[in-house]
Amino acid sequence: MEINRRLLQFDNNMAEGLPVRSSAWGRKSSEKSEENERPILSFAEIMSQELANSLQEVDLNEQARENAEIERILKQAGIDHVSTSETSDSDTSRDYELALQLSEDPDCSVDEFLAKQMQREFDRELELERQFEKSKANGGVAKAVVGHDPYNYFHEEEEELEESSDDDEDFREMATNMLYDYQKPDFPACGFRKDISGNGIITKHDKEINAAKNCERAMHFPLDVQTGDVIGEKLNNKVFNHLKTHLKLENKRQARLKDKDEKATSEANVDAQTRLILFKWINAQEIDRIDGIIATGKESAVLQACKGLGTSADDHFAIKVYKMTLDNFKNRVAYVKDDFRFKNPRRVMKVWAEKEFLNLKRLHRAEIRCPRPIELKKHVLLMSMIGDEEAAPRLKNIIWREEELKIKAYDQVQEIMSRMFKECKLVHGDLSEFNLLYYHEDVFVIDVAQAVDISHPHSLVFLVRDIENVLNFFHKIDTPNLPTPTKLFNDITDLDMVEGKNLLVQVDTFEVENRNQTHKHDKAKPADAEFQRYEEERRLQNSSPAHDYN
Ligand SMILES: Nc1ncnc2c1ncn2[C@@H]1O[C@H](COP(=O)(O)OP(=O)(O)OP(=O)(O)O)[C@@H](O)[C@H]1O
Repeated sequence: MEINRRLLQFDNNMAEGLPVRSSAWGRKSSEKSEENERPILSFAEIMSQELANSLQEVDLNEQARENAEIERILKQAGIDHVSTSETSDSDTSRDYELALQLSEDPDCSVDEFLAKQMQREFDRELELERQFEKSKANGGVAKAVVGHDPYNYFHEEEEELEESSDDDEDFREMATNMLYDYQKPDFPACGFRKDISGNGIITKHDKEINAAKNCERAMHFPLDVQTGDVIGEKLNNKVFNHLKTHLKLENKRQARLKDKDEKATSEANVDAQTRLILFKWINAQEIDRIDGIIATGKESAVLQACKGLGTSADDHFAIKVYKMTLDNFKNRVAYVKDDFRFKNPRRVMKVWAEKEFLNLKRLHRAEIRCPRPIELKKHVLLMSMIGDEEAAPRLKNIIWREEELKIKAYDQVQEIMSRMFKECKLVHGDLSEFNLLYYHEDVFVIDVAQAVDISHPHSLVFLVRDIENVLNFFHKIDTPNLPTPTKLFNDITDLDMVEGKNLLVQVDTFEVENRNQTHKHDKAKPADAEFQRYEEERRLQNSSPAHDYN
């Protein structure tokens, strides 16, 4: 009817030459929008729009009827229908089918439908709970999650929680600050104000005000300082200053502990500082890789390193990393007590490594069989490895089958001791089958960190001990034709100790009374003498005195 009426009016207007109304649906011509002014061009267009609308209306009616039917069936089954705004069309039709089955199945055996309903209910409740929690955390501002997939939502929530746990400490500190900022006593910046009781003025130095301010400051201490809640309390200046001093000392102590942790040498002795040195050598192509640990001793760990393919013996290196704790040096008192370099215990490790480096250089210059020193950085010493694929064994671990080999080995050890004394002016001080390596039927001396210059007041006593260790070992493995300790001592030192008397007593007496005149001064001031020789040695190495500080 409406269509016919409008069509009639359209035709009349056209016939009377009146302007055609801008809208076929009877909108007022006073509405001057562009759309309104656009004329409807054809009857067919109007008809098709009408048809589309009527079809849509039919669709909506059918949908409403279907929904009413589902509601009715669910009610019959005693189930409240949950809004399906978030479910897809296919879900709805599947639900519908299931609901139909359910209506025909009064025993409620359509498990899928029931499970789905229960899951939805559970999700909805969980979501509401999370929203509530979140709104509490955001200061009561709840976020609407309409149309939000609950699974995405939970995921976001979990991520947020993770982040927030990282920043937990910061957040708590900020919250505490905000809380106590609010509590600031209201005292003017000019430094004084009128007393409320009307008796003169109160300055900012007032005891009561200071005590309250101290509390406020104490609440600003870092969170790990357990001040407790002192809001509204009073702390006098003395107590507050005590607290502050304690805090400073504690901070310093913590920093020291952290420092110690970083420097402490682990079982494998590869702490952060050592790793850095090793990386530097790798970058400088001194070595290509670290192959493992050769041994861990009392005072160091020795690592095995390699360069290139490692096919020749020259491609293998030993890296001695000194332990950074001083505990292991207790038994080294005799070597270090008169040495100026050990007056500063922090330098001990570095000096010990440096001593080994310089002593190895002396031996190497004299072509005594020992590792070739290559580089020294702080407490880490790079030297050639005695051995090829594997480090050479110590004399102690050799199984001796031929007598000649034992004799040859002994002769080499005697030669090492003699040449160390005569050519290098050194006494090993810890020579034994543990510090002598055996490689291709040759003996090599290692571990010369504690070796002392013959100017050392006890160098001869150390030599006697070395001689006894060596002879004891070769006696143990039944080496024939071994000399007596006195004979060996005289051979090495060119002194004239008497056979049949206790060698150690003679040497001790000699050191006190008959020591070489040129060493008398050294003996009176051993630290100065050591320092002088140390400087000479460094000059020989062309090493700059600034080296220590770079
Ligand atoms: N240049 C090297 N080539 C091969 N092996 C080596 C080398 N230097 C050290 N080693 C091995 O590492 C072990 C420990 O070395 P060293 O004796 O120098 O360390 P240390 O800490 O003084 O040990 P100790 O507990 O014997 O005093 C040695 O017994 C030896 O087996």
